[in-house]
Amino acid sequence: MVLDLNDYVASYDDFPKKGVTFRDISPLMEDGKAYKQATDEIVAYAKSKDVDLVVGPEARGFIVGCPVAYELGIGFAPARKEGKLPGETVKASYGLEYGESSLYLHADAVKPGQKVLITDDLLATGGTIEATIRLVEDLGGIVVGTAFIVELADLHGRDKIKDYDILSLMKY
Ligand SMILES: O=P(O)(O)OC[C@H]1O[C@H](OP(=O)(O)OP(=O)(O)O)[C@H](O)[C@@H]1O
Ligand SMILES: Nc1ncnc2[nH]cnc12
Repeated sequence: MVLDLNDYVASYDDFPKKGVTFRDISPLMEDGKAYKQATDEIVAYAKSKDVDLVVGPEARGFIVGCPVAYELGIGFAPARKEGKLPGETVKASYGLEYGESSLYLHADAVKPGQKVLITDDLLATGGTIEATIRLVEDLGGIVVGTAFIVELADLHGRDKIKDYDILSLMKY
């Protein structure tokens, strides 16, 4: 049976500090069938792009990307926030719907010429994905696709990455 994944996305109008309608995929992750269905769709997309490596931004990009990498038998490189990665890093700063942040990749995480899929739970303004793309490209990787569970279409994040292929499983 194919599930309607929209039933597994929660929405909060009063989430502290953020000041936005906050969409959360916790119900999807907490349901094995929904999590598998979403993961399988992204795995099929990754296979069509002949991906060598998955990269996901902290924190929810890990939840989406790790099972995809595991299923494909390829690596996953975490793009982490300030002060988390112990080795030599490259850095990219960006703006969010609710503030500013920076992401880092280990300098040897992506090999030149590797075909990379970037995963995240949600595309909003596109700041996070655009910064992650910059990190991968700084290291010589080729971003062959980007995959999200949810896209907030009104925030036009896809306009920031219009040169890249995008899979989003649900749009709001
Ligand atoms: O398209 P954007 O406007 O950049 O927003 C999308 C990003 O915002 C959220 O992460 P957040 O930075 O809140 O971090 P978290 O996953 O650690 O909660 C979400 O998980 C995406 O990564
Ligand atoms: N509205 C939103 N809901 C969940 N995560 C987000 N990241 C940026 N904007 C968001």
